[in-house]
Parts: sequence; C-alpha cells; structure tokens
Amino acid sequence: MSAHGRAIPMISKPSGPLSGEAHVPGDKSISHRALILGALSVGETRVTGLLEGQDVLDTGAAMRAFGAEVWKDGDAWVVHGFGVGGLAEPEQVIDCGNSGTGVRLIMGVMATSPITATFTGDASLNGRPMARVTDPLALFGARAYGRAGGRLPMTIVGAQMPVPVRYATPVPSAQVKSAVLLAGLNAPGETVVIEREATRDHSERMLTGFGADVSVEDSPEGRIITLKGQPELRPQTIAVPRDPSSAAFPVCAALITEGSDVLVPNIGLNPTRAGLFTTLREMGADLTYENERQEGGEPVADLRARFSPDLKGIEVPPGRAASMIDEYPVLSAVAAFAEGPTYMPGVKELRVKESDRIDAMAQGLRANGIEVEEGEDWWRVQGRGFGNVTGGGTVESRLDHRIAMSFLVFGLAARDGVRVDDGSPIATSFPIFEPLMQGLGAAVARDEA
Ligand SMILES: O=C(O)C1=C[C@@H](OP(=O)(O)O)[C@@H](O)[C@H](O)C1
Ligand SMILES: C=C(OP(=O)(O)O)C(=O)O
Repeated sequence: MSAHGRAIPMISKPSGPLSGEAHVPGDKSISHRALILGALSVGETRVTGLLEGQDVLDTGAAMRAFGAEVWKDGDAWVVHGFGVGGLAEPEQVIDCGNSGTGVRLIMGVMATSPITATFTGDASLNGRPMARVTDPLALFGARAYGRAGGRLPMTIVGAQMPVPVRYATPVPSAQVKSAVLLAGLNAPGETVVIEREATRDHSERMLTGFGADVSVEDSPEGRIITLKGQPELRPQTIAVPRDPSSAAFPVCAALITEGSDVLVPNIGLNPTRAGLFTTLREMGADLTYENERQEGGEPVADLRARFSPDLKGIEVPPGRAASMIDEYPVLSAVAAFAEGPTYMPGVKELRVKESDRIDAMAQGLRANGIEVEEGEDWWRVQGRGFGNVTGGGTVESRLDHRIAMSFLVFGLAARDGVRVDDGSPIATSFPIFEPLMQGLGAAVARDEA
C-alpha cells in the first residue's frame, strides 16, 4: 500500500561514477519546529529553506487548523501566529499523515489549552506508540482517548488549569522532550525535562531564539532542561539548514559507487545529528568536511564523499545511537559492502519508527543475499566486501521513506540492482530524491514495467 494511495515501484542498479553537487532540502526537524513556534508567536515569522515534504506540509496545515495563517511568499514561508495560549479549537480532525514528529509535537502544543482536538495519520503513524507523549501530557492535566495500546486516532482534551511538570524521559526521544517543553509553554511556572542521553536539541535552540527562557544543565542524572512558562514568543526570521539525514543518501551512494566524487553543500552538523558521518569515517570512508563554519548558531560544512572500496565493519557505540537514529537503515546498506560485520547495539527505538526498521532492513538485505542477525535492541550486518553483493531482490518499503531510499542506494552497488515495491513515501521527507540522484548520474528510476 502507498502513503498517498498509488504505489510507485522503483528500481536502482549500478551506474557510472556519481559526480557533481547534491543540494538536499531543508532539515525536517527544524522545519516542523519553525512552523510550530511561528504559530506560537504573535506576528509574522519568515522561514527560508523550509522542507516542502509532506510531513512538514501536514504540520503547516495543522497550524492553520489551530488558527495560524501559513502561506508561501516567493522563496519564503510566512506564518502569522496566534501566540502562546491563543489556539483556536480545530473544527476538523487533524491528519498528520506519516509524521511522528508532527503529531507528537502538536499534541504537546495543544495539551495545555482548554480545547479538544482529534488526531489521525496514515496506517504507519496509526500503528506507532503515543503513550510516550500522552503519559507526560497527563501530568499537565490533559486527557487522551485513543485506540488500544495508545494508538491514533486519538482525541486530546487539553488541561483547563495546566500545572508545570518535572519529567524524566523514559526513552531517548527528542519528540517526547519537545512535546513536554511545548506543553510547558502554556503552564505557569517552570517545566523541567531530564534526559539521560542527549537527543537532538533543535527545540531548545529555537525556543531560545524565539525569546523563551530555556536553560540546560548537564548533571549526573543527564541533561536537565528548564523552561519558564507563559513567555511572549517573538516572531523570527529563520534560515533552515540542509538536512544531514537527507545528505546521508547521496553521501552513502558516493561511498559505494566506483569512481564517485560528490559534494553535498551546506549541511547542518549539529553534534546531536552527525553520528552517521563519524561512524562512516571510522569505517574508513573517504568523507571530508570542507568550508566548516557557523550559520544561525549551528555548525555547518560542505560534505565531500568519494568512492571508498576499503570500508571495514565496526561496532557502533550505543551512546551514539540518538545522534544517528534515522541513519541506521542507510548505514546497514553501506555495511553490506564493507569487510566484516557491523554491529549496531542499543537501537530498540528503531522498532517504533515509520516501520520496524530493524525488521524491514534485515528482511530486505536477506532478500539480496546479505546475512543479518538481530535481537530486540541490536542487529549485525555481515558485510560481503565491495564487489561481492549480488542484490537482485525486491524489498518492501512499508510506508517508510528511509527504507525505500536506503535500498535504492544499496542497489547502486549490488550486481543485479534492487527493486523497491513502493517509493511514494520518499515524498514525506525528500521529495526531490529521484531527480537529485539522477542528476549525480545514479540509475534510480520508476519501474514502469
Ligand atoms: O524530534 C524530531 O524532530 C525527531 C526525533 C526522532 O524521533 P524520536 O524522538 O522518536 O527519537 C527522529 O527519529 C525523527 O525523525 C525526528
Ligand atoms: C522517524 C522519522 O520521522 P517521524 O518520527 O517524524 O515520523 C524519520 O524521518 O526517519
């Protein structure tokens, strides 16, 4: 089944060397937050470089449903916000499509306002756990009524008299952390989130940029984030950096395609996001950072990736998992071409993404001649070394953009290529993936047969 009705079968196969520049779209995490915080400020926020993927467009539509005006003006997106505490009650069900980030952050936003909203999504999102956000939102005084197991569709009745909350996140999740912080905006007093492992910190950075009082302290308990409630957020001008999670695909494609040399300019290298690139370099990838600089408070560089025939399998430190959580699928595709096993422990969260990503990748890799072992929170890919991967299998993308793109990258270096049953989910995060890869010389195409 497809994310938007019609399945789009795709194929990829070995091509000549990849070369040129890959201008990937804006960061998905930062794009969601820019629209949400724009809506929570009074006045006009202008955003350039916004990712125009379906996940982010759905968040924009949700902000409209709560009373914001959101429109495109030339290259920029403009949000005319309603301010903290100024949400209107939506008249329709909010459809967040495929986006865990969208629905979880927006539930946080509305949970401390005296309104009711009902949320739904596609078959993937409606299977994902929501108790991880509705549990802490209940501490503010919100109530949630969903399907068994805390699944969407779900109605949230916002708190009439919200109280601030102190919450230690039980799972390493920036979505949970952000939902609590966003709920804390409309509660009087200080809301505190404690996370044992650092997860992406875009909410903390952007809240500060919009004028909220946010402090972060490292302690033996972990990172303690304190937010002062009921601030007046000031509209901002935001330039969204390009997405490292999207950059991962052309980078990995270049590493495994003979003779390649690809430049991926202007990539955000916030340390809470850059774990894949560190890992690839440890495996022996010819991947360099050029023109390193700071932009809008975030480290940015141009990535240069060249064909790397001598990759070695490694053990990925579990403490790095949060900083590359969305990149394990494409890492496992690259690991198939390395010498020896790549062991990836501490990654239970992969089982509750758009698909069970350990299972989706393991089954797809096995269908292409790669041995994979797995446990609940770990997996190991047995690399066959460059030139020894046959491929030729068909894989299921399971409504998961990253599974589809990871296998299309894999097929570029597998002797008989690969077929993906449905590439339509790619539009959620990387709508220009197909022309961008073709522009580099990659044989990625729709399978019209
Ligand atoms: O906060 C965010 O923008 C995101 C957090 C991560 O999810 P979790 O918080 O579930 O780890 C990540 O997988 C997702 O793509 C984006
Ligand atoms: C996990 C992802 O997104 P989300 O949780 O927002 O659906 C992702 O983009 O890989």
